[in-house]
Amino acid sequence: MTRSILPLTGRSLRAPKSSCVFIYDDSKAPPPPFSAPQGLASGFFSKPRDFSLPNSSWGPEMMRLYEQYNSQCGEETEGGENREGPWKRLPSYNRFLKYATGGVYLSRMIHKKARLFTRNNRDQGATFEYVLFFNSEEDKCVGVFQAGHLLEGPPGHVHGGAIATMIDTVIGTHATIACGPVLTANLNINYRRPIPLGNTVLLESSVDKKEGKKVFVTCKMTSSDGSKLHTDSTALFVSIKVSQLLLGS
Ligand SMILES: CCCCCCCC(=O)SCCNC(=O)CCNC(=O)[C@H](O)C(C)(C)COP(=O)(O)OP(=O)(O)OC[C@H]1O[C@@H](n2cnc3c(N)ncnc32)[C@H](O)[C@@H]1OP(=O)(O)O
Repeated sequence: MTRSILPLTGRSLRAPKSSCVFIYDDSKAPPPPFSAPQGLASGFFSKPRDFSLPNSSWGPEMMRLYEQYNSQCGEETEGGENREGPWKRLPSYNRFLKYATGGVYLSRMIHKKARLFTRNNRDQGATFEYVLFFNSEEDKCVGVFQAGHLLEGPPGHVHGGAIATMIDTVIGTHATIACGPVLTANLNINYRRPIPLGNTVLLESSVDKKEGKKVFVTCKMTSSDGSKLHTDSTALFVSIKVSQLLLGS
């Protein structure tokens, strides 16, 4: 079962070969403060952009890995049947609060200009380009990241903080799927080999154990062909109540 940082229900956004971690159900959202005539609503409320889909900045290695996992994802056939596949692509939005049930109103009240750190740059390819896939049978999460030129740390190479962000994104998503809303309590990273800017890397995470509120996750980051190890890391996530987070307690 997929779970989210907010209490979400219902059908997922339609996208090819995908399933949602953060599910948006407009049919269960509170009514808008005004009534739009039938048929006009879709014109007023544009569909959110799913950043996990390919764009023109994705290089050949990014596309190759995307195709590799996406071709193993379940999908709805043209006949309307669901074809099973071991992997699911996880859609990604620049403010998931907005796309949760009722979240559109909360998103206006809580820092309405806030945007997800990894999805806040309109210049495609400049920062984080990525897509995550989840395999529920094997309980594995993978992230395919292409590191843009604005992530520079050492000349020509990716900043260590940006690398930590990539890891936190993959393992944070994995921990959320495993346990519901969580926060990173501890993240240990061994940086083994620098990542040249523009390169595509592959991150693979696994949940090691769950102990009460705690979930322990490990993650390995390699070059796109798996031949070079860039980082290995371990992390602890702790379950939280979303209400505490939203109320700031
Ligand atoms: C879709 C994109 C996904 C991206 C995911 C991104 C995730 C993030 O970046 S989250 C942001 C960064 N993290 C934070 O800001 C967290 C800040 N810290 C906190 O809010 C709290 O300290 C928090 C929630 C981690 C733990 O607080 P609390 O819920 O009170 O837990 P608490 O009861 O003290 O501890 C629970 C258990 O965890 C252990 N624990 C807590 N923190 C740590 C730690 N840093 N190291 C080791 N153990 C710890 C405790 O010892 C305790 O263990 P036990 O149950 O065995 O006694």
